[in-house]
Amino acid sequence: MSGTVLSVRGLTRTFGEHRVLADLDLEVAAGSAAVLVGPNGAGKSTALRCITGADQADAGTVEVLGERLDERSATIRAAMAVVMDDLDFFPDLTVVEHLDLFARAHRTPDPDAVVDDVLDEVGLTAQSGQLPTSLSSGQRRRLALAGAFVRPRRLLVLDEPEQRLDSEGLDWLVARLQAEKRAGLAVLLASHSPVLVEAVADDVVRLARPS
Ligand SMILES: Nc1ncnc2c1ncn2[C@@H]1O[C@H](COP(=O)(O)OP(=O)(O)OP(=O)(O)O)[C@@H](O)[C@H]1O
Repeated sequence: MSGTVLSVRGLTRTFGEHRVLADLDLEVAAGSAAVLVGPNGAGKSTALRCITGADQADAGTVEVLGERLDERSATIRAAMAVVMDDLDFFPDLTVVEHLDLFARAHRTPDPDAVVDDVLDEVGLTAQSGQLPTSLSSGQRRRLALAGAFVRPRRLLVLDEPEQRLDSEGLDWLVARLQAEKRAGLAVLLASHSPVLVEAVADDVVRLARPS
């Protein structure tokens, strides 16, 4: 596929006797989105963890921008913005300090302006001085997602990004992901939201619960 950003071939992951992923293939091109769907336990998060290097597949290959996955690769770390389910925040950094840290660590041009814009977009401007523990669960989700949008990226990987968002938050997420595609990003999601899948997926990858 021309413009391929992510290429996954034959990804297989077994836990004990359970083969959770069997020969998963997928490709995501610049400007398009693939969405993993399937019931609880089908292996969506496992697939995303293997694709982002947080877990090691038993077999298969993952290439990002033509380079074999290696979390030490500066090119891959610069390209891949990942938000998984676990929301780890530094307990003593405020909302704005978290975003500032991500933006500066990833060398975002004009980080102050980008952080202000993203805070406004996710509706956390009024909470910018709060610590993560004092946020609501939906606000923490918004902060986690904001972390991906304050840094340069070519591939966005999000695990059930709709979790805990209210309906206005879901509308924002749909619009944001459509804008990401228009900007030429490749997007890979796992999702249980029919609205999100319908609005953003170019390719729907169905995983079945292992028998
Ligand atoms: N480290 C692990 N050790 C053993 N089993 C695991 C491990 N990680 C995942 N599994 C199992 O793999 C299966 C797939 O889990 P996974 O979290 O990938 O599902 P999912 O499709 O993301 O589900 P959900 O929709 O509930 O988020 C489950 O049966 C889970 O118990």
